[in-house]
Amino acid sequence: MTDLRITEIFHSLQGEARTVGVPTVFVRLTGCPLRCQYCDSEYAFFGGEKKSLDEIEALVIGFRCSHVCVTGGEPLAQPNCIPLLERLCDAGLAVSLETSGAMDISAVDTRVSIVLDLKTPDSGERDKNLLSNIPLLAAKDQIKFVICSRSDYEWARFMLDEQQLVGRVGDIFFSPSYTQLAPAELAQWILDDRLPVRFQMQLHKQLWGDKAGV
Ligand SMILES: C[S@@+](CC[C@H](N)C(=O)[O-])C[C@H]1O[C@@H](n2cnc3c(N)ncnc32)[C@H](O)[C@@H]1O
Ligand SMILES: Nc1nc2[nH]cc(C(=O)O)c2c(=O)[nH]1
Ligand code: SF4
Ligand SMILES: [Mg+2]
Repeated sequence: MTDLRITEIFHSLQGEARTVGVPTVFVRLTGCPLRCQYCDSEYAFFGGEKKSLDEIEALVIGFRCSHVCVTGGEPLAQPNCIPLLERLCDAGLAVSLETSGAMDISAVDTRVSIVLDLKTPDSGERDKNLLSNIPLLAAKDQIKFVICSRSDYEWARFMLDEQQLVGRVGDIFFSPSYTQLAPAELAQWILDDRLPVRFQMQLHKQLWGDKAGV
């Protein structure tokens, strides 16, 4: 009943968002209703193994690590993601959730730091953004834009203003789509425009390349 379909559980350095560099356990849930053209986790679209909440909690705790990141696939596409997040918080862990923002976040435990990825036009999935999620975000949460091109950058800059994102969440990240946009170009645009955002590159790919389990 309280099973989830899991692609992988592994221990690594957090490669994205606020706690980058911090040792973290990753729980990658299987399945995603989106198909972002750049997705680096397509291996999580299908397959996986069913595990109970008890099993997942025991595996996570076994790593003896204070931080856990629930990701996917799209974790919120499995309804049992909600009790899983609550369990991990109750276990005293610092919990973050990577989500596309295409699913309603209102039932997510308030102790979780939500990393909401607002899908850009070049992702191919902009129409899936559920903008009703934005007013539900708070200082504990984070917003990410994965930028593929100059036009994506201009769209993200427009969204900062239109959706009044600055001040709504603790951190806003602009991250280049891996191999699709030269990181230094994005860095320069942010500097030129004096944007109040954090530039970020995926640390784990710099360390270990583009592969599963890291
Ligand atoms: C694999 S997704 C899983 C969580 C959720 N489905 C989402 O999209 O946020 C985790 C994060 O990796 C980012 N990502 C995936 N492929 C990427 C790439 N090629 N370059 C940069 N970020 C990427 C996604 O945009 C998302 O922010
Ligand atoms: N090291 C590492 N950090 C990450 N942060 C978010 C990830 C994700 O795939 O959601 C991720 C990942 O796949 N690996
Ligand atoms: S929403 Fe996340 S997991 Fe799904 S295709 Fe996009 S990047 Fe990949
Ligand atoms: Mg990843």
